[in-house]
Amino acid sequence: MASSRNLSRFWEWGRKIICVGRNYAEHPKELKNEVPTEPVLFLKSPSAYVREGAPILLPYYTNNLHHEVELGVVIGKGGTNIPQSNAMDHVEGYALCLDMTARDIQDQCKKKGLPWTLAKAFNTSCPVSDFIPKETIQDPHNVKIWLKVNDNLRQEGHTSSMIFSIPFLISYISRIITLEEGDLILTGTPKGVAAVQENDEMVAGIDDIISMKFQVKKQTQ
Ligand SMILES: O=C([O-])CC(=O)C(=O)O
Ligand SMILES: [Mg+2]
Repeated sequence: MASSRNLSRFWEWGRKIICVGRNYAEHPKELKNEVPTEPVLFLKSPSAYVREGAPILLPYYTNNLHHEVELGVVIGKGGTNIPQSNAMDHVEGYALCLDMTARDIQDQCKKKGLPWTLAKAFNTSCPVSDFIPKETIQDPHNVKIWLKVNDNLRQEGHTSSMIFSIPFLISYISRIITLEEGDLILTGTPKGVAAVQENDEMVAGIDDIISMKFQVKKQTQ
């Protein structure tokens, strides 16, 4: 569905980043978390966006920054209580995303029953690729997402393994949080998450449709 404004630079709109956790069964298993029966949701701040050419900054309070490669869905037409049957009409396109996660902080938050904000929503925690128009990906549940660190393959997953489909997620989320033009939904990561260090180089892609490269840098105070 065509939007009234150009979404090709959706990250400049300052809209919501809604993240789905544990959406590939193998990932909660590797972290010894339960495989969910309902989507796990959390948010990132729009200041989490970072684009190729700028570094991903290691937050000063973590010793275990993890990469999570994910397919992002860019919302073109907003809505509340969107039925699954026409959920895909609300999609403008896609983006490859990383859900950078301070895993040590997330573990502490889980133990204390605290929210994940420090672990998930810090500045530069959401690197994004160029916008991918909807027509470029015929079936978003039939692509491979992958990530290499310093040329070593760390993550490779097929979106057919998602527990909750994109139409289901759009419908589910929109009953809780109204979706707006320019919002981004991160659909969860496959297995293989692991730590990155200062100066590591990450290259990630969706099949051979798109790829992006980011370097990790220490935050300078
Ligand atoms: O941090 C986690 O384990 C949850 C998450 O974001 C994911 O599964 O993509
Ligand atoms: Mg994630």
